[in-house]
Amino acid sequence: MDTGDTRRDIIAQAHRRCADMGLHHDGPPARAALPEAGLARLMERNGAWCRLAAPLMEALYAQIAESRHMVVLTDADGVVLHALGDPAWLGSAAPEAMRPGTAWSEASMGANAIGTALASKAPVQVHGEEHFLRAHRSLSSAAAPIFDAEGQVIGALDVAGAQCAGGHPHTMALVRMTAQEIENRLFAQACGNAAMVQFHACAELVGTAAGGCAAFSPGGRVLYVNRGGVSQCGMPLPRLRAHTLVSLLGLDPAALAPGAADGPLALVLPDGRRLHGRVVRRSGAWPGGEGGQAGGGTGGAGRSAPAGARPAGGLRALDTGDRQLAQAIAAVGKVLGRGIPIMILGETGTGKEWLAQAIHHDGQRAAGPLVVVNCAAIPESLIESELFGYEDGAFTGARKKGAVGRIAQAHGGTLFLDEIGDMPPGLQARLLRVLQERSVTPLGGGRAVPVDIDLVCATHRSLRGLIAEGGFREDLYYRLNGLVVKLPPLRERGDLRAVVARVLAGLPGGGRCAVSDEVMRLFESHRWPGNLRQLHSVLRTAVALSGADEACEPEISLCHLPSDFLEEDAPRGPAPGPHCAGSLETEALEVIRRALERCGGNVSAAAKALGISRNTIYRKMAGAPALP
Ligand SMILES: Nc1ncnc2c1ncn2[C@@H]1O[C@H](COP(=O)(O)OP(=O)(O)OP(=O)(O)O)[C@@H](O)[C@H]1O
Repeated sequence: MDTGDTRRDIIAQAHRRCADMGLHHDGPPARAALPEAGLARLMERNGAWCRLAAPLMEALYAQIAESRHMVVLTDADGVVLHALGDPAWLGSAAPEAMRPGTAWSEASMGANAIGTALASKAPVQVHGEEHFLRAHRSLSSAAAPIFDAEGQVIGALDVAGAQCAGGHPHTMALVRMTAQEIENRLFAQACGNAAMVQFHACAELVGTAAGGCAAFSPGGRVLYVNRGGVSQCGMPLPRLRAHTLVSLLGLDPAALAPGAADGPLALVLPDGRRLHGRVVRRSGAWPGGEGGQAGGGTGGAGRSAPAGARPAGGLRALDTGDRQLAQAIAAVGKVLGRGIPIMILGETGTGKEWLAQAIHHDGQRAAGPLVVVNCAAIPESLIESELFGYEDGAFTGARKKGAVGRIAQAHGGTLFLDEIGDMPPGLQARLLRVLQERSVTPLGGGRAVPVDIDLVCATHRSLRGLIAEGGFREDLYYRLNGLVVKLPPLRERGDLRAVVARVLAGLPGGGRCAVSDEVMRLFESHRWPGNLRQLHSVLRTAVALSGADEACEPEISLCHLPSDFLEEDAPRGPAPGPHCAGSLETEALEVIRRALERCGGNVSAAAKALGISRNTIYRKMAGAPALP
């Protein structure tokens, strides 16, 4: 049975369930959202994992926003917890229906991607006419269930748009991958400090988001196995849990002990199949993920800054020779300790959070906490209680002892409000009151708690533009922008070489790497939409691909750069730059040509060596002059 047949089967079964429940195609959708108290209970029950999922939803949304699709997270009953995007994109079908508290179960809405993915426990895409209720037949959605570390469905992730929006062909894959990443983070959180073994039949896939991972007790008993692991091992979780490290993977528990060798492992399953693996001992460690941070229960949305992620030293350490940056750093240095709020502006990835950490490091309250709150990453329904805290019994379902808000947690230290432009207008007035009165009153009333904090805010949005549109309070704006500094985008910085050297020095094995002239020229002409974060990620991949573990000094050349980076500017042509020796497209073609030469013209081998698809090679070569 192909996947199309499977999908049609899942939808046919869903229609049968709806008919059995007595639903009619012309029936009205049950769109009544939960009342406020019910919503508060719902968020209390699901808040922890919802916060963990929120940054991943943001990342997914960033990839598809241009196609006018919403990203929606629901609980196990299909009740919307958090939604990103403009409900108007859903057209007439459901302008109100993605509000938190609205149920998308099959019982409420008939067969639809969310309800059907939850009922069938499988990812599914539902287009137009495939919806049970006629009212939804202008929609097109893809949803995947989300399983916790115990293998229980706890919710669904959905991407929804109007049928006419056309949907991206890879939407289902993106939803599945994001759901898997959420599961991996939940898994890392559940595993805590337990030693883990990552494994896969294919050595290259060990430690990737698609790979298997199992957590073991110190004695070698299986504690948890992620979904990738369940599928690699070919047996259900309850059976896996009856195993030990020896009986499942043929490995002695001594391999988990601190100090045991870290090299690649040859594993053997009970049925004799062989797997590649490696032991991971750090808590919450998940390659490409941030499980460790997520473990704090506040996800990427709000946390005390992790020591390991701090820039080395304070403000001076950030100055690598760019004039605009040096001016910003000097200005910040002058206002430190004077109680002046600092507003950092800059594109994504320009180092706003690193600057905030350096400000805290050099500030008078450095001995106190640095509390980071990403206003864009906290679901709107949680942001008020997250920031201000709540009293014992503030709302039905609230935790017995109440909770201290992030503002109060920053007392004696620095509060960094990232993406302040995304703070809901209703909360801006409360924040303004806190700043004026220097005290915070938790939800549910009670005593105002004095707060003594340094305040740093950041945004990549134009707050003046937001004020003009009525999305940001002008009085709050003037409270926050005591000193405004703008971080330059990487493409405008005059110290790229120094920055590359700095980033390399901070990467394992990177300090020994040189960068070829060719690569440096490409870097200098690149647009860098992801700025320092993108440079960091490109160099991390390049260091790994250049074989930095080997004895000789590796040089990063074009063939070590990730394919998506090489492709990024190619279709649009080169960004004009003083050192641009030829178009990026030409450089990318040159890399492909050399790889093809090395591989004797074998396209599959060249694609594998470059880490790009064969189609990309065919597409690029189709537009290129003939090979000599
Ligand atoms: N001064 C620096 N030198 C080297 N790398 C840096 C520097 N500043 C930031 N980075 C790298 O860029 C990444 C992103 O930095 P940071 O989170 O501070 O950016 P940001 O502007 O706050 O991003 P966003 O707007 O997306 O929140 C960091 O994790 C780090 O890898």
